Amino acid sequence: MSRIRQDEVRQSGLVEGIGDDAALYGTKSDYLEVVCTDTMVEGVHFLKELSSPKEIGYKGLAVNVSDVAAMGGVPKYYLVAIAVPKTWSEQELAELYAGMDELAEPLRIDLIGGDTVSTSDKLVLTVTVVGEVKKGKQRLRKDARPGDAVFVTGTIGDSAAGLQALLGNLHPDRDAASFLINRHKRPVPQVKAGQIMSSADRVSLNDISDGLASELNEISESSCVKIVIDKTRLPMSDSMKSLNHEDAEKWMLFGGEDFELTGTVSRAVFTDLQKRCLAEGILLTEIGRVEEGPAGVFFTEDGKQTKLEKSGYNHFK
Ligand SMILES: Nc1ncnc2c1ncn2[C@@H]1O[C@H](COP(=O)(O)OP(=O)(O)O)[C@@H](O)[C@H]1O
Ligand SMILES: Cc1ncc(C[n+]2csc(CCOP(=O)(O)OP(=O)(O)O)c2C)c(N)n1
Ligand SMILES: [Mg+2]
Ligand SMILES: [Mg+2]
Ligand SMILES: [Mg+2]
Repeated sequence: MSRIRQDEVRQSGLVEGIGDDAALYGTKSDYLEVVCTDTMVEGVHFLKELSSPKEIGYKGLAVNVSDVAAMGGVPKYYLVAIAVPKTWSEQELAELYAGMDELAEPLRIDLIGGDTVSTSDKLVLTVTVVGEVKKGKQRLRKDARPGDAVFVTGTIGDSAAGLQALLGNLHPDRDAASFLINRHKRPVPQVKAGQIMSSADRVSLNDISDGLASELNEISESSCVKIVIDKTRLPMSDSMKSLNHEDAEKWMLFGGEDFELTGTVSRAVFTDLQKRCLAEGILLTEIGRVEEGPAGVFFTEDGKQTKLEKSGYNHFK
């Protein structure tokens, strides 16, 4: 435990961190607590041969911080429950925690607890993140309204292409390979963009873990609105463009693990949010519009609308 314990306290609200039966922290009355948990499983979310312990740790925390960002929240604390195969060395485990701290340190997030058990087979890493959002500023999937612009941050599809490069199914040039694989292994959770979205009166928001099509369908269903996107406007990275690959569109729509944010906001506010994102070096692209229901996501092609199915990553297929 002494190896895992941070040597500094980052959050002033922390009362007891690692060391007792449970952690204690104080809360502010004008804020809501944001809590989420996501698990990464060896063989499902990563392969031990292709990712270092540091990369596995980093991503395990990043995917959770991404969910807090997608609520408009700021992450503050995290807990780590880990089942470690006997083949893992203590050094590798320490590196996994160092990977998490690479993200936690600059974001000033404190590790406040967790659980460690051994397992005979695959590594399972469950991270829980606690954050806060000012009351009324939470960003929900159910807040899309007809007339809204649909947006996405950054570029999409890179992670899926990076995974294919990692698996040896794709052979980009060296620069593109390193960019795409990095996007897969080290997604940057969009906390700053989430904060900018949180400053507006109303924004619907979701992070992209299962794929843009899946996340937009969630917004559409939660808000009971129709979403129509323009596939030609989907933001593509230069590396993805350089591949000129026939699967690029599939990766952008259904690949997942982009950990960018997608959502909707009134047209009147979109341009201001876009400017504020740009000032922070964040690309914000309008990719479609919201219309009156029934729910469903569509794209226009050759003048007609086609349904964009919810297909994306599915753990049970
Ligand atoms: N096994 C579970 N038990 C309880 N709630 C769950 C379980 N799995 C998922 N959820 C909840 O279902 C919702 C959607 O989960 P998920 O699709 O994993 O979200 P995300 O893609 O944002 O990580 C969340 O509110 C999550 O907390
Ligand atoms: C070895 C390997 N195969 C496939 C994938 C792709 N993949 C695994 S899980 C996933 C979807 C996101 O994971 P999930 O647990 O559904 O995240 P959540 O929606 O809960 O945030 C994707 C695209 C991968 N990352 N690694
Ligand atoms: Mg989840
Ligand atoms: Mg999410
Ligand atoms: Mg998630």
